[in-house]
Amino acid sequence: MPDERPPGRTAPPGASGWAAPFITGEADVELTPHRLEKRRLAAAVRRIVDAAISMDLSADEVTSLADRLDAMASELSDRPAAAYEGFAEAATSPWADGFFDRSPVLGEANALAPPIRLEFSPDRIVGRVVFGAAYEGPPSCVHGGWIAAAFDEVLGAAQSISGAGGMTAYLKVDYRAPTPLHEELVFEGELARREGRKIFTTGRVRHGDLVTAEAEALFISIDFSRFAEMRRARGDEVEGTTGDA
Ligand SMILES: CCCCCCCCCC(=O)SCCNC(=O)CCNC(=O)[C@H](O)C(C)(C)COP(=O)(O)OP(=O)(O)OC[C@H]1O[C@@H](n2cnc3c(N)ncnc32)[C@H](O)[C@@H]1OP(=O)(O)O
Repeated sequence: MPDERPPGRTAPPGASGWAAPFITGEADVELTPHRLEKRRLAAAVRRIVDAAISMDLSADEVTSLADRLDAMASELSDRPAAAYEGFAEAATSPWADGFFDRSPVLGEANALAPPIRLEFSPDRIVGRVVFGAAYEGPPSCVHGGWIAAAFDEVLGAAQSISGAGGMTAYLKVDYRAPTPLHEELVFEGELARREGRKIFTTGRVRHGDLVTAEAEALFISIDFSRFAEMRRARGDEVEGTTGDA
């Protein structure tokens, strides 16, 4: 782990030292045509998932679509794995920004992700999202597990305001009211306090003026060399200042 902050990045109020990752935004990674096409591919898969569970399709149409998609899936699964690029979640970005395209929550290039779009500021993280039909729990409402996943990501980014990122130890969610599908939701996360390695965060999700769920999470700061080890074990070349693969 390099011990100097990359040039041009500044600490938020209260951050000290630089074993101390905090996240101020997405990395300034060039959106090459290849990366943009990966995002477009993921968007198309999202639409297929949505349509597959929510459209009125005849039995013949279902069979025809299943045949075509099954053939495509077989073709894809025969391909070798791509080099790993970026971070799967904000909490693990060891520098002030990251490239989160493959995150299951944020990832523009991950069809599983809704995706949530984060806005970073020195004292708060805001995440905006519209959950589609694939994320349904109660009728017309977002599945509670996805609400928890969203909080883990938003609070995972918020904990970095402490200047010492770590791993989720616990996440508690209070579901106050049903959270609707197909509507813009606004997640908010803040640092509550830091006690040594313990980083306490709080957050909520709003639909308009209504708070539909609140959350608290504890993160335990860790030596980021542990992440580097995990990434090496995954096959990444871990070097340079950003930690990006
Ligand atoms: C690129 C690589 C990406 C890899 C993935 C990174 C994911 C990062 C974001 C996430 O973590 S999301 C995944 C869900 N979380 C996990 O998988 C974490 C699994 N748990 C652990 O790895 C360890 O339990 C943990 C790092 C959280 C803590 O282990 P440590 O051995 O570093 O700390 P320790 O157990 O000594 O606890 C330190 C302090 O925190 C307290 N603590 C730990 N867990 C707690 C808990 N659950 N509730 C309350 N307090 C807790 C503990 O009591 C103690 O308090 P004191 O210092 O006062 O004695």
